[in-house]
Amino acid sequence: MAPGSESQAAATTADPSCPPFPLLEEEDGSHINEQEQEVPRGAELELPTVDLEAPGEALAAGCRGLGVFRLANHGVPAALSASLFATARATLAEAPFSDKRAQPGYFWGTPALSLRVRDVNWVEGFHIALGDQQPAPATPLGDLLDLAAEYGAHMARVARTLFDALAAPLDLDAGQAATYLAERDGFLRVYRYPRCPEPGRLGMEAHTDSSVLSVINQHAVGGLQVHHDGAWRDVAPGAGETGTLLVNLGDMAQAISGDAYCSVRHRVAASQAAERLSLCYFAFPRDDAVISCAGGRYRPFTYAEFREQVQADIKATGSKVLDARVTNTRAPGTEIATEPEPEPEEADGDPEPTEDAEEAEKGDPESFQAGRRTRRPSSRVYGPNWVCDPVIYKQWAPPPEGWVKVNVDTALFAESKKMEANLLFLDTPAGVIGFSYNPTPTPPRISRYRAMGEDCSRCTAVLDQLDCTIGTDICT
Ligand SMILES: O=C(O)CCC(=O)C(=O)O
Ligand SMILES: [Fe+2]
Repeated sequence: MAPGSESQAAATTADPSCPPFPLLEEEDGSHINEQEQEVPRGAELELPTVDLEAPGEALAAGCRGLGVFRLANHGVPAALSASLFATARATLAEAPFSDKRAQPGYFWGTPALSLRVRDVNWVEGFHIALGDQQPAPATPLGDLLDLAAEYGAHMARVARTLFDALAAPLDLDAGQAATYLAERDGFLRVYRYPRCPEPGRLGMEAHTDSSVLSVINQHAVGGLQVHHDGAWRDVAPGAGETGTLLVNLGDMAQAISGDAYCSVRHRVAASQAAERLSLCYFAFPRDDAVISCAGGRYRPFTYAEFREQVQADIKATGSKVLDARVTNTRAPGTEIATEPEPEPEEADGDPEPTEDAEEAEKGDPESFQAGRRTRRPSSRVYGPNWVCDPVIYKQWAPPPEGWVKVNVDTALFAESKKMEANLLFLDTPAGVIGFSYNPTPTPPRISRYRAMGEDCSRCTAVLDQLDCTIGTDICT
């Protein structure tokens, strides 16, 4: 794809409610579909159903094997879900994009759009922080916020009941466990996945949630897929407003449980035929919660630290890349080499990321500044989804003035038996100037590069000097 061709290919649609999603069009007019890559698709996945009033064995099965289950007997009034979906439709599907974009909490696409990358989530929505609800204005958005507050109270109840049940067998320290779920400070995302003219596009790219647990209410239209046994499997919606909810375990549940529980990798397929609405609630630990577990392969870390790392990754790459980095997983007693780490230099006037991690991941692309990353990528990367031998590593040092450093990193995916290779181009003072990117594991090849800002010529120059047979293209 020629640099800048995304903007020429921006989606043109007669529907004024639809955000200007770019199409993935090649120069010759054909459409590419890199997001699908070579991960096989399996049949619809059968999920265990957990009864919230008697979780029992089904909960253990859902948490340990899959990281996702259906939830019955949840006590969320059907009429409340129905009103919330109806109001979501009115505020998202029946309002022009130009009005929506001015509303607080509105987002669309992926923040990485400002980096002009190809893959853009085909989704829009409202992000509602449940912990700091202000009096709602007398507008359609105000109605949405009022309903979200009522729905959020149910979600907090559901999350607390589930957490207590799933924490019981873990033998957690009582003081620590009390910090592991701040259910009232969770947030709700009201999503609309508009109909998408391009086959195979993703409404939301593959990821794991950073939460302890997430509760998804899919409207009648499906689209959620989970990665299981090396394949993407469809998850059928519950029976609309009256049916079951879906619960995903997130990274924090996996870390808290010392990997006994599974943070499920999932994504949302966009549909050509029907638009989709979903209500997603996310519950996190308290910021000061220290996540640690006896004999676990993670060093103790606070949730705030984890969130900061996710934010830094998103700032650097446009998406959560915990699972595409070397994890800093250390066995107890393993020493880190003591070479002093230079203080990161910050470029003038370029603020630290302040967005909430999940907010940043899916926030308004236009609220993110294109340009070079100015923070050194932190060596404190945690990845509950990574199986990684304990490593002794040297802390990273920036290249000398005038040099570009290329970090090479490969990852092996135990489940799918695939490999991913990534390059990261860095200059002094430790700014990321470009990186390779594979949204899903592929056989060893680097399929494309992103350059930060307009400076992709520097990555090209470096690649020209490397005998880089696996690189194929560079795009801004
Ligand atoms: O819309 C959905 O069903 C899932 C959304 C999701 O996975 C997320 O927001 O993390
Ligand atoms: Fe998710």
